[in-house]
Amino acid sequence: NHWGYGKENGPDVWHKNYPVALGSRQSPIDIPHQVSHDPSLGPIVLDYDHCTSINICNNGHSVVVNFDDTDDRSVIHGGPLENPYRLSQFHFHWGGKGCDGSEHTVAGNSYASELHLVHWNAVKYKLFDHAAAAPDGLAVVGIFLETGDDHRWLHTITDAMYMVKYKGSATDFKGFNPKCLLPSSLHYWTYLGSLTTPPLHESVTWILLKEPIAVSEKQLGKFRLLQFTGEEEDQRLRMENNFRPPQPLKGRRIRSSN
Ligand SMILES: NS(=O)(=O)c1ccco1
Ligand SMILES: [Zn+2]
Repeated sequence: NHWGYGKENGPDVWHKNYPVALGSRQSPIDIPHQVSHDPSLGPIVLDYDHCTSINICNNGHSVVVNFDDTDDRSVIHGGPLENPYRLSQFHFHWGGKGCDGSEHTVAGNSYASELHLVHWNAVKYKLFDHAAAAPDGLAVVGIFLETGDDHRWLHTITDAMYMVKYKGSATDFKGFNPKCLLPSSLHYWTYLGSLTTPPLHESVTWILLKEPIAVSEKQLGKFRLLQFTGEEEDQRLRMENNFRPPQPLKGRRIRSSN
C-alpha cells in the first residue's frame, strides 16, 4: 500500500519501505530557541522575475504548482548556497480544521501551514531526479503560514483548487510568480536535511524564513476541499494533516542569518 498520512501508511511506518527515514539528516526538525548566528551567512537572493509557472496539480499528497526549469530563468542563490538552484515547484503542507499543520516547528510551536519552494542544483546535476538523490542537490525555502487576515494573492491558488480536487488532476496555471507569497523579511535559519516525503532523500539544504505570512482560516479551508483520493475511488479522503512531524536533530548545526 502506497505511502500516505494515514494510520496504516503514515510517517511512523515510512521507514519500512524507506529505511533512510531513520537516517542522520532527516527533515523536518524543531528549531530551538537559541540558534547560532553566523555572520558569514549572506542574504538569500530569489531571482524569480522571469519565472514561468505551468500548471497546478493534485499529486495525492499535496497541491503543487510546477515551473519551467529547462533553463536558469528562476533561481535562488546566495546564503548558504555555493551554486544557483533552479525553481522547480512549490507546494504546501497543512493541518485539519483549527489544527496546525506545519512540518518544521519553532521552539516546539507549529504553524497552521508550511509552503515549500523546491529548487535543484542544475550546475552540478543534469536532471532533477539526479539532484534529488545528491547531498547538495536540492534547496527548499520554507515559509510558515499563520492564520489571520486574508492573504491578498493566495486566492489565485485557492480559487484554482476546485479544478484539482482529486488525486491525479491538473490544470493550466500560468503567470503566477511566487514572490507574492514571500514575507517582508528574508531572515532565515538554515540546516542540512532531507525531503519530508518519501523517498526522504538526504539531499536538501533547508532555508526557513523566520517571518510567517498571514492567510485566513477561510483560505486554508479551501485547501481541505482537496482529496487524497482519485475521482474513481470509493473512499473520499479529505486532504489534510499532510505533514511529517519533527525528526531527531542528531547533532546537526542550525545556523541563523542576521
Ligand atoms: N516536502 S519537500 O519539500 O521536502 C519535498 C519535495 C519533493 C518531495 O518532498
Ligand atoms: Zn514539502
